[in-house]
Formats: sequence, structure tokens, C-alpha cells
Amino acid sequence: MEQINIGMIGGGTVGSGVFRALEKNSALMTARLGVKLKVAKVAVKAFDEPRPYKIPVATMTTDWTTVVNDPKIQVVIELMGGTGLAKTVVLAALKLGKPVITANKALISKCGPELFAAAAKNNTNLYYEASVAGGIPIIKTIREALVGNRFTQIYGIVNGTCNYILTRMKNERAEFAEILGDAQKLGYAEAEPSLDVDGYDAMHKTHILASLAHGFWVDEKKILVEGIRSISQTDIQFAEKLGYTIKQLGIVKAAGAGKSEKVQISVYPALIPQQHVLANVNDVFNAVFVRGDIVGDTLYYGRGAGKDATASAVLGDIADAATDLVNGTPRRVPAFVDYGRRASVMPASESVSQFYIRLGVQDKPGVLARVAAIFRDNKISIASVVQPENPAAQPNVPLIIMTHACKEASLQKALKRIARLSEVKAKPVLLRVEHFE
Ligand SMILES: NC(=O)C1=CN([C@@H]2O[C@H](COP(=O)(O)OP(=O)(O)OC[C@H]3O[C@@H](n4cnc5c(N)ncnc54)[C@H](O)[C@@H]3O)[C@@H](O)[C@H]2O)C=CC1
Ligand SMILES: N[C@@H](CC=O)C(=O)O
Ligand code: NA
Repeated sequence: MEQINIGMIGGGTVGSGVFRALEKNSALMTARLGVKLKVAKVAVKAFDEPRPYKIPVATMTTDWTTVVNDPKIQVVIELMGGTGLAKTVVLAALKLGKPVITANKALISKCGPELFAAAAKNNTNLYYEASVAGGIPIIKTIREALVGNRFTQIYGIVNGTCNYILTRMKNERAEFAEILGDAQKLGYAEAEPSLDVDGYDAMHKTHILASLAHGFWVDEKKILVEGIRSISQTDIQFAEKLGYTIKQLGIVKAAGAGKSEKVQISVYPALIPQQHVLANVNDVFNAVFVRGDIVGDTLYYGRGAGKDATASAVLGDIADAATDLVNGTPRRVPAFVDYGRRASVMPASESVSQFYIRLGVQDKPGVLARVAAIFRDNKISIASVVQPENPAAQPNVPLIIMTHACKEASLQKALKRIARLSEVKAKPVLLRVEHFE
């Protein structure tokens, strides 16, 4: 029976997870695939760095080139992260004609077309299932299982760290910073956790999904990105009172048809109705809702981060890479196909939604009337206003306003004027409300 020798660059949370998962289930995979799989070498920064599972010292090296260049290594897995050296590693392996597996969404989002071209030029492939929604097989679903569909809507909770933080903020009334520390300890957060909390990790994943779903590599600068830092206990509790839960969403929504089709691609924390299925996706779990024109609505759920769930996605890619090698079909499912469907990305200013606005205002007569007048001037209709009682006679109090649906541009214009009012004492917090229509 043929054996495929695998070289891994990175042996941290995900890398050691993959090593351990193969120790556990490689015999099962061999039985299913008819090919033996062996992680022959692992490159790490330091042999004794903390990692959740052990990797034998004899398997490790600190020189990645000895892994990639070893003629016995047939498949290279990049699990080091970042977009600098990781890109060099991936390109080096592809240039040697070796299939590469990566979990690195930052790298795919930033350099996808260049890497896909290198894979094609060298008649090999790039596999990246672990890069989006951890253990959920969403890349395979969009590219293979649902290949017969046009995708009209994708809504995803695609960052495990943010979902974990928002869930614990809601359930325990705990504060942001303390929970982020736990997400780091659990191996969910990026090495640079601002990628998670400022929305960029979810943007990388939404960028990849949008590009796959619509057949052209989206310009990432056109994606609206907002993180979860500005969300406070006040927002979580008011959202709850109003019947909503706050979730960070990646949104890919197509409107119009043919040449006039526009795709909204955004990442932001949104108020979603408590009874919606995505409102009940908690902790590190991710979920992706996909609407296809033939299949209708579909939903995928699972752990979005962590050593084992992410390893499971890498194992799936190992199976594909090994089978493609054995069968001599390296480009059976190309990493990405640009089929020239240049729908335009809708500018954020054109999108329409309902808004939640939290202002910090002086508690004195006339403030609400002045704010309401600005909304009226911008033809924005107010759906409800909540101002909690102020028994402690604080000088500044929150004022929460829910609007009816309006254009983002009108809302932003109104908000600029409101922020300048002398009675408005803090930077307004704006959250969109998503009704999944
Ligand atoms: N942790 C998670 O839940 C998930 C992580 N990812 C992605 O997987 C990748 C790896 O993430 P983690 O395992 O969490 O990171 P980590 O920080 O735990 O592990 C990184 C590994 O790369 C090694 N490394 C770094 N620079 C190196 C160099 N110059 N030469 C050799 N080895 C080097 C480190 O020694 C370490 O073993 C990242 O791209 C991340 O975005 C994707 C999905 C989930
Ligand atoms: N930091 C990421 C890891 C998985 O992609 C997340 O929290 O989702
Ligand atoms: Na995945």
C-alpha cells in the first residue's frame, strides 16, 4: 500500500492537534482511503514551546526548509500563521509541485490569487478547508456539494473567539478583557487577537466565502468591517430587552440580477432576533447559513476554532491531497476558479437596514427632541426609544434609539450631526439589526 509522507510547518495549537488526530485515526483513514499517511517532519520555532499535544522531538526541526525541500515529503501543511514567512513557505512547496494544505485565512485572503496561480502553474493544488469556520466543511460544501447553485445569501458566525466572548458577556455579564484572556488560553484566538476582536479574521473568512460563492476574487478593501470592541454590557442587556441577541456576522447578500447584480459583503456585530437559529449558536461554535437558488436554505454548524475541530478540517484536506496524489488527479477540484462573474460589490453606504444607536447624553429636558429632529431632517423614522430611569441622578445617561430600515448613508449623516450636539457626551455606538430577509 502506498504511503504519503507529510511535512508540517507549525506544531502549535493546530499543528499538534493534527499530529495527535493522525496518531489516533490514521489507521481508520487508511482503511477508508487505501493509502497510508505519515507526518514525517514538523518544523517549529522551539522544540519546548507549550503545545496542547506532544510531538516527538525526533520528528521536529527548527529549519522549515529541510521539511519543504526533503524529496521524501510529498504534502506540505502550513500551520504557522501570518502572511510573511508563511507565504514564502507555501510558494516554495508549490514551486516544487507539492500540494499544500493551510489553515491560514489571513494568507488566503491577502494572497489567494497569487497562490492559486502558483498551484496551477506547477500542476498541483492548495487546500484550505480549515481556514473558514474551523471544523465545519464549508469550503467543500460551497465548492463541491452545492456546485449546482447560485448563492443568494450567506450569513455566518465565523469567528469562534468573538462568539465565545459575546456569549459569555451575555450569560455571565462578564467583561470583555477577562474573557478574551480565556479565549487565548483555550487556543481559539489568533496570535494577534486584535484580528479576532476587530473583525479582520471574520473578514478574511467572509472574503474567501464571498469569492468562492460569486466566482471572482473580491477586492477586500470593499468589505465593510467592524469589530466587537465597542459593545458593552449596556448594549447586550438592551438588545435582550428589545428581543435581540448580538452576534458578529459575516454577510454575503446578492441583490439584482445579471450585470446589475450587486453583492453586499460585510462583517459586523448585529442585533438578530432571539428566536433566529443563529442567535442560539453559542460559545466557540460557528454556523453558516447558505441559501442556494436550487437547494433553498441550508445550515452548517460546528466548532469554529480550537485544536481538535480545526485538525478535523486539516485531516479532510490530507485525505483529498493524498487521494489526488495517488490517483494522479492533482487538480480534480481546483483551489479557486475565477469564472469571470464580475458582480459589483455594493458600497456600504448603499446598504439598507434597521439600526440600533446608543448615545451617552446629558440627562436634561429637550435632548430627545433635538436628536429626533435630526433623524426627521434625514428622513429616518424612529421605531422606538429607550431611556432608563436615572435614580442616582448621573449627569450622563444612555439613550437607545431603534430606527426603521433606512440607507446606511442617511444614518451616518444623521449620526455625524447628533455626535456634534453639546448634550451628546460619548461617541455614539451604532449596530445594525439583521432580519434575514
Ligand atoms: N487556533 C485555532 O483555533 C485556529 C487557527 N487557525 C490558523 O492556523 C494557523 C496556526 O494557528 P495556531 O496553531 O493557533 O498557532 P500557534 O501559535 O499555536 O502555532 C504556530 C506554530 O508555528 C510555529 N512557527 C512559527 N514561526 C515558525 C518558523 N519561522 N519556523 C517554524 N515554525 C514556526 C510555532 O513554533 C508554532 O508551533 C494560523 O494561520 C491560524 O490562523 C485556523 C483555524 C483555527
Ligand atoms: N481565531 C479564530 C480561529 C479560527 O479560525 C477564531 O476564533 O475563529
Ligand atoms: Na472549515
